[in-house]
Amino acid sequence: MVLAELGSSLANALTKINRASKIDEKTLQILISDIEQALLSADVSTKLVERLKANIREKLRLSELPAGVDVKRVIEKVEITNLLDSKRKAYIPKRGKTNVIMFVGLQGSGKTTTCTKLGYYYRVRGWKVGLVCCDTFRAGAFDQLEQNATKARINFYGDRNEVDPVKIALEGVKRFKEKKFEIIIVDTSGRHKQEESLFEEMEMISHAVVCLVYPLHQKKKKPNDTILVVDSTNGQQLEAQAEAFRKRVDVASVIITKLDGHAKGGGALSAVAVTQAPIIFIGVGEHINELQKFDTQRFVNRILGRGDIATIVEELKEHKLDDQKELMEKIQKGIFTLRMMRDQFQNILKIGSFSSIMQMIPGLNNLPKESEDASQQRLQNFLVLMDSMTAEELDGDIALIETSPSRQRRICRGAGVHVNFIFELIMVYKPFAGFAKNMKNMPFAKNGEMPKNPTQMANMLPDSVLKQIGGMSGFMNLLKKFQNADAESALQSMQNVQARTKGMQRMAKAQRRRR
Ligand SMILES: Nc1nc2c(ncn2[C@@H]2O[C@H](COP(=O)(O)OP(=O)(O)OP(=O)(O)O)[C@@H](O)[C@H]2O)c(=O)[nH]1
Repeated sequence: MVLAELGSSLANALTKINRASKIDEKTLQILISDIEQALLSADVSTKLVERLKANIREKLRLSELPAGVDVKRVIEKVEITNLLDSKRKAYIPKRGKTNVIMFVGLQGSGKTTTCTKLGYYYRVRGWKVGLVCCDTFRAGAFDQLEQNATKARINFYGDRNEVDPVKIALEGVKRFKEKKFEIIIVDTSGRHKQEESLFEEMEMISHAVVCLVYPLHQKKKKPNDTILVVDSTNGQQLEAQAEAFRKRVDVASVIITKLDGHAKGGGALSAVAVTQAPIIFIGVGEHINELQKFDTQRFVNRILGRGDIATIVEELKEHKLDDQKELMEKIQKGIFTLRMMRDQFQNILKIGSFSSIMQMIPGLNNLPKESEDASQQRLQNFLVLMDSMTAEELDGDIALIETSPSRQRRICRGAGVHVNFIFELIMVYKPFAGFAKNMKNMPFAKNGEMPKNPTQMANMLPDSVLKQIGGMSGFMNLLKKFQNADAESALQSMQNVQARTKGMQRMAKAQRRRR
């Protein structure tokens, strides 16, 4: 995601403060112009950048600043978070009630795809979801939504022969409401540009839906949530588009799509600032599960390279992957089979794409795009390979495959991949299996937690990793920081270790070259 690049430019600008021995007018000026540069090159609108600069100046009047104020924190916490934060709270659907969510946006912004993604998001969390296709403008919209809905196992309503979107909205919402559906998503038409007829149609659908949802005496004039879908690749134009929608419908939330591509993303942020509506999700791919919940503070952490462990933990919980008792019990007995590895890889893909998980892990979120894609592809190749194995191979000793070229050929033929992949898979599998073997005989707490004895934990790490951490004393230090919940400082130590290792590698390379 290119927003990550914006994050690293901002983070670079901010680290200059760390290096500066004292913050004076000159340092502050350099910092502000670095931030301005980073934002403008990410397509954030000039108006917004000017506002941000003025705010920083206002908050950081150096002559009036009390001693001990952390300038970096002020900029990070207040200004960068403010850039993304809206004054309005996101709508939270209510269980057991009818929640009507209407989608609006320009043609091709990703509305239809996102309707299904959002429906799927709620369905897998146990909500009763219905999709209504009111897009009578684009010929293929009905089929697209119907196919997507079928794939996602979501109920769908549309009428191929009806040309009036308002009638479809009325009928669809009425039917789903009668059947006590909790989330009713209404997809509306998009146009090439903001046209009067599009806005009139949107308003009419909105009113029609409202008549059904609310009793007559209530004077509500809008669906529960009206989501504006904006395509991050539209850059600077997004601000004007968002403004046009805001004037005509009550945009209550925003979803930014296609943040997985080469979009600079800053334009989308500017659009959000115009609507003053919160970003609730971001689209990070074409697949149904490639929709991520958006939380401003976590996102700021992520773009500034600090990772977002909280989201991973939440995702694990939501997919009920946090309680893997059976897996832990087997590992404690020293068992780790290819089937277990396959299940874990599938779990990774359940949470999202490999790259989206990487984005959330501190230290790994600035990996170059190519290596993320390559890792995702590798993971998928491994899954196909394991899918073409027999139960005996999945549950038995790896030697069964390792010592049999005919098995290796059969598996790779079945998976349609080059035979080299099976060796790669074995190489990936062996350290996991070795790790499980080391875990055997470890005294565990009753609930299957990690060993309590730090020496035993350190012994489970490969020598090279332990060395990088700074040996046993470095490991103890790190552990202490984690125990004190000082994750940020622990992370800093790990990053220092990484930097030191890189430095040592560079020196060794230079020495080799000199020799
Ligand atoms: N890479 C990527 N592609 C996306 C994302 N969201 C949607 N798309 C793609 O964007 C294209 C347009 O998406 P649609 O959902 O058809 O757009 P729409 O806004 O409904 O278009 P209209 O129905 O014509 O108004 C499709 O090829 C989608 O697969 C995303 O988050 N990432």
